[in-house]
Amino acid sequence: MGEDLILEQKHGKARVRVARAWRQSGKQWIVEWNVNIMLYSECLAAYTNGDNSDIVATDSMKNTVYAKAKECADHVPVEDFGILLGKHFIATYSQVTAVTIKIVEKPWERVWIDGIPHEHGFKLGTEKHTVEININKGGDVKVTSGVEGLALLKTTQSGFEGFIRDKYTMLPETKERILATEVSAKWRYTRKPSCYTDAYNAVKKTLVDVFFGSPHVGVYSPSVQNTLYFMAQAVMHKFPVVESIHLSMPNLHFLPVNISNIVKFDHDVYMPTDEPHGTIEASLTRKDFTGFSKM
Ligand SMILES: O=c1[nH]c(=O)c2[nH]c(=O)[nH]c2[nH]1
Repeated sequence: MGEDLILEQKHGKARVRVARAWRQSGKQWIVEWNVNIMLYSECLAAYTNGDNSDIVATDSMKNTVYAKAKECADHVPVEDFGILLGKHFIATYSQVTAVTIKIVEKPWERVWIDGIPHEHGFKLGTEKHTVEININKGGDVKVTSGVEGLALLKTTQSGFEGFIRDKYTMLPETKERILATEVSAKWRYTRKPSCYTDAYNAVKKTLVDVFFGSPHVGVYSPSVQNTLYFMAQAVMHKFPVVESIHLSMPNLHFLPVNISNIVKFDHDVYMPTDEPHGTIEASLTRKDFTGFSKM
């Protein structure tokens, strides 16, 4: 380039919203996706010389999302759609060396009326299913699924004791508190599970089950850190198809309310607050972690 500078670049289209419905007699489905595409491609001349001849227009990327959604004849898991889309860009454009596709699925859930699943009725749920697909020129695919906004709370079986005490420490030790969080999790697959949607639901169920423990007894949490670790460990033990998991669990505080002569706290009245909140994150990865696989 005639200059002692290294240029690194990527371009893509963000927030492409698409909904895809599938209709069969007796049952209909819908998904709504927010798609982010990022292409790593050999198009340096566009930056240095204003030569666009190697550019895939981001408008074409957007249209590709709709075209590929149309091509999906059957109800398709969001992971498979991301792989399909990513592989298209790698296969179609020689300039493209790697692709990252990120998709957030809106939680439309089938409604049940009087115990019967509705054929064409859906309501919006809470937590969102996310995916990130990375594909390189050799066709290696990395699939990372996740859940965002999984809000969990338990009214007991949580405490926090034994932490460092110094001149800045005011927090009392406790064996009894409310534990509330909004789990964000991402886990990477070593290979394709038999069904991505089933795997997503099973991992999510494991996270929830370990957070709460059994319905009558529960399980004691000595810290968010310990609970997070057991949640991640359970996923790694139960799902050999998962090669790493990352969990982020803010500690959303329920502060005891004590107002002299008016309210004496007896594990009953709290001030809920998420500002500020604790941020606790960790990941678990298998030692023989490889990164990419053919999917
Ligand atoms: O579970 C917790 N982990 C912490 O690190 C922490 N810090 C804090 O003030 N409260 C808590 N609770």
